[in-house]
Amino acid sequence: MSESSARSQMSQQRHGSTPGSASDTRANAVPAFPDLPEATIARLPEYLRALHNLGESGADTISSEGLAAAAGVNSAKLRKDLSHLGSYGTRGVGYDVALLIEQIEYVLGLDQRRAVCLVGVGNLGHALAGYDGFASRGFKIVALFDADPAKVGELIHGLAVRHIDELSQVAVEESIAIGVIATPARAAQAVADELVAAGVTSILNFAPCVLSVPANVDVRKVDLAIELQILSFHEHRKATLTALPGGRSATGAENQEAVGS
Ligand SMILES: NC(=O)c1ccc[n+]([C@@H]2O[C@H](COP(=O)([O-])OP(=O)(O)OC[C@H]3O[C@@H](n4cnc5c(N)ncnc54)[C@H](O)[C@@H]3O)[C@@H](O)[C@H]2O)c1
Repeated sequence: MSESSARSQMSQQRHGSTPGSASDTRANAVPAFPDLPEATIARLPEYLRALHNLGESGADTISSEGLAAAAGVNSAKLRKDLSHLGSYGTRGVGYDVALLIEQIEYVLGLDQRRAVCLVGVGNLGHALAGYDGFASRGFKIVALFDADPAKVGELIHGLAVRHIDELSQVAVEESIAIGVIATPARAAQAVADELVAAGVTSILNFAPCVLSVPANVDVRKVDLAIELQILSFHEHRKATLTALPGGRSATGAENQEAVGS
């Protein structure tokens, strides 16, 4: 698809003349890109961040190699990912930065601001509640909850902590789409159940445990300890390879693959 027809398709989708537009009801809405691979979805935010940086530095177009380097992935993988969006760039020119930002934001649903609540306002919750990066990327924390009566009423960046018992009422009032769990692991499943009962269908879980949720609920887990364990594996592997006769070490190509996979 050419850049101009991609632009026209996006315009049609936004103005409601194709399935998946804002005028569709939830029941008959068809996702714009139903077959997008999960690995591609996971890389789109990386491309978006790189594109915003390029746009801010004044670039109007970018080659696939340039964008791949800025996003830290390999360029063949990037071209394949973007082809799923119908974006192929223009030979000799590259990708239109502004258009590609618009396309990726559309696919990720970032053209709507999504209300987020945070449950568990301890050490981690305080840091997350104060993180400016959510708002600048289209997410607004609209409510903070905790079970500790001593924390209820505390003001964090202008938002008062509410008791967890208010969750179901506030979730409806604020149209909360995403719940962030930052409670101890022992409380996380009960909190997830309360979020689900309140109609929240996306959960970001920081607690180190596996959550059981209905099929229509998406859960993403963030665990820095797991990331450190993966890095520990690579350290172990490098040390083992270096100790082998001939002292082979990990190559740049292997490292690139690890980042872009
Ligand atoms: N994912 C990561 O990389 C990462 C990093 C640090 C901590 N953590 C995890 O994040 C969680 C929070 O860590 P922390 O250091 O902030 O702990 P913390 O003890 O300082 O804070 C936890 C908060 O949750 C509240 N809470 C407990 N039960 C609750 C419930 N049922 N409903 C609502 N609130 C409840 C507590 O009152 C407290 O304010 C832990 O599970 C920890 O293991 C994850």
